[in-house]
Amino acid sequence: MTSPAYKRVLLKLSGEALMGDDPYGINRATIERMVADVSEVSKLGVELAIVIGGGNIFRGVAPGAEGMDRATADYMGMLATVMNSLALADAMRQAGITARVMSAIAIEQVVEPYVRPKALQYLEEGKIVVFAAGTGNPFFTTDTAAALRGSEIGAEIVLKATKVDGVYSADPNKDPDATRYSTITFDEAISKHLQVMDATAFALCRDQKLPIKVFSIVKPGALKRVIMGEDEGTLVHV
Ligand SMILES: Nc1ncnc2c1ncn2[C@@H]1O[C@H](COP(=O)(O)OP(=O)(O)O)[C@@H](O)[C@H]1O
Ligand SMILES: O=c1ccn([C@@H]2O[C@H](COP(=O)(O)OP(=O)(O)O)[C@@H](O)[C@H]2O)c(=O)[nH]1
Repeated sequence: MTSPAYKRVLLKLSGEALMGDDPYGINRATIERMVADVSEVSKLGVELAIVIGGGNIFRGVAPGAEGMDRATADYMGMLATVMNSLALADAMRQAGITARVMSAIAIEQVVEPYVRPKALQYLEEGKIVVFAAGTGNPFFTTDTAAALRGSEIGAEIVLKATKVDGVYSADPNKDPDATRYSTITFDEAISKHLQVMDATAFALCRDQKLPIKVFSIVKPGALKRVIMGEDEGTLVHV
């Protein structure tokens, strides 16, 4: 049997993908499927930390936030990621997986605060750590939180599980002629303004020499193939 390509990874799960086919919120079948994928790779002995988005509940830059103070809207977005993190951890508990949620903003009656050594301890114990509330700062995204926490915990790679199956030459949801890269450098992704991830996240990963794999969250078995080092999605590298 071949072994996983990585020992420790940071998995970024799209908040928006949690909606499934619903207009907003958390779709039960979708979250259960995500948990089944996570469970499969966790059983391979891979240490997993997860950052989950909040776009299914609230997006700071959304029309609904129009007229709102940006920082206030962003704090609402961060609270949305806390809700998703709690839902994810609970779904994992029901599936028999031990998960710990750690929040970047103080909300101690609900979840424990993010403390780096504690997170490292959980990972070493084989627990899945869910990082909630993004970076804890407005004007950032959960992609940047994934880059930041991935760097902090010494992950070998950031796995961005999203609605598209890789990085394209243009947004594939808008341009039918867009073509997918199998690999691309950070500098190219940044200079071409490819919007699949924000430039702050790309730049942080580039500086830390932390590769990113962008792959589909809806494609069955994709996470496992990525973990096994198989050809799946797009690798963004230095
Ligand atoms: N060059 C590109 N390659 C791939 N996807 C792109 C590109 N440009 C824009 N996108 C869009 O970026 C989206 C993923 O980014 P984002 O909205 O941050 O999703 P997530 O919810 O996973 O954080 C894709 O669904 C796609 O429509
Ligand atoms: O460090 C962070 C992370 C998130 N957010 C806010 O939380 C929202 C939800 O996160 P994101 O859009 O990254 O989630 P996803 O795209 O995965 O659904 C963002 O729009 C921001 O408003 C923030 O302000 N700081």
